[in-house]
Amino acid sequence: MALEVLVVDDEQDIRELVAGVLEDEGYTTRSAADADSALAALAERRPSLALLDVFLRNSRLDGLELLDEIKRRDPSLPVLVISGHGNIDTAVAAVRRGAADFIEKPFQAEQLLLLVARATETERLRRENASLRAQFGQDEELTGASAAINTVRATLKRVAATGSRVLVSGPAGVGKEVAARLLHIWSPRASAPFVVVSAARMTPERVEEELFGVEEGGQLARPGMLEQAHGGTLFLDEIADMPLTTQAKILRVLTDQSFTRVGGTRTVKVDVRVVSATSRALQGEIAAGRFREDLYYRLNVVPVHLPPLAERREDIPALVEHFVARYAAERRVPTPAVSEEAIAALQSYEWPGNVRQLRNVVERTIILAPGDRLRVIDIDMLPPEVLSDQVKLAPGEAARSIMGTPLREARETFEREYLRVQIRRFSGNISRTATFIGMERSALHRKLKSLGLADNRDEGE
Ligand SMILES: Nc1ncnc2c1ncn2[C@@H]1O[C@H](COP(=O)(O)OP(=O)(O)OP(=O)(O)O)[C@@H](O)[C@H]1O
Repeated sequence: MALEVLVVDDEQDIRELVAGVLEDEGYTTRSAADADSALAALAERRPSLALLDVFLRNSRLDGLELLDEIKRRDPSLPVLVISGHGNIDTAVAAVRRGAADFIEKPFQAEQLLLLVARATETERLRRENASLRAQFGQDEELTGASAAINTVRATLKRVAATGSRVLVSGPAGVGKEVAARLLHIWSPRASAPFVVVSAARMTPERVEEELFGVEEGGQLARPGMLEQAHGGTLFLDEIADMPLTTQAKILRVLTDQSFTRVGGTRTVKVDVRVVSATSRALQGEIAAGRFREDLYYRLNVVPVHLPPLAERREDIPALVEHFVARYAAERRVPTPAVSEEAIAALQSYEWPGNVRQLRNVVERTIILAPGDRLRVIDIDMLPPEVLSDQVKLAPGEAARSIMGTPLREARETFEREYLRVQIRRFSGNISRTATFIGMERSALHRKLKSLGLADNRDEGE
């Protein structure tokens, strides 16, 4: 998909010249002669770059004002500014106000192409990354820069080459498998297979057949995952769910790299690195007699802990950006920006399902977003489950006191409080509040009036 440049200039000659130069180089272009048509073009579809002349005749806004407006609507859209000769002050002001760079008239085609390539570099890389990731269908990176994630990444890098066994702990959906995969990729075993076996939701017999394979009549009927992982890494997920008998067999694999298949007598030798994961505290399982202590020490040579997402909220913006880019690429739409309000809401949610839940929320939001609104993901596009916590975060005094009042009064108090919070969330905009809470705008007006909330509220302020 070509990168698109929106060219905004009041002079037709310049528009055509610039568009010609860019199109020869493989960009697609659209042009606008004034600020309002530029804003309309941006609303229609997000380009990869806007190129603005600072001096716009017959336009409601001049170039710098238009720059401010674009940055207000879409802070991450790169903007390049064209300034008149000797107008260096304006150009510098533009950069200070968020332009990526400026170019002075008259300019050479090469100069323009260089600046455009530089300003669209991030977008180009993001697309490449996203499409690569979509192609391989999995994330092979541990997104995030919190202290916890940095420590995990550093530990994985350090032990990848050594072949030491690693036990990854942390609740469901926190990225344990991602960590194990990285360890494999960074290890000398990277070109051999990475094989996953999860003991969760499998009967004890099934687990053993999966792991060790099956022999019938002295013949190999089905190879197990251990054999398939030969030379590579075996990831044992939810190790605490392994039955005790299986644990004894795994211990043997760890001590002398051999096992027998289900229904078989022959000893099979393998060379695998075992990485295991658990969402439960194994010490407790050992104390309860459900987990072998000797196996625990064999598996837990290097412990790696991934804390719940709610304990490293600073990773949320990067994760959101990562998933937005990925799902936008999958849906073949330009990567939308995410409003600060939406990021703040995502950061204040508890995420009981951790990164997996966040991934699903982003995916759902992008799938459900009407195409023309995909330019920016805003707070009202997030699923209610994420937003309901916000309300909990700010319960008014009134909401706490309803228990001692008759139902009718309690309901009114609740409605008043609920609507107050919702309206504040949408900065007083009644239409957006109504859409979000699933009411007709006029009905919401009547409701607010009956609750005495309508008096000094200004429509859409
Ligand atoms: N730091 C991260 N960066 C990028 N993607 C991540 C990160 N952490 C988790 N994910 C993604 O979240 C999803 C869940 O991660 P993963 O399967 O590794 O979790 P898990 O801890 O192994 O969960 P479970 O124990 O439920 O299997 C995956 O799609 C994974 O790609």
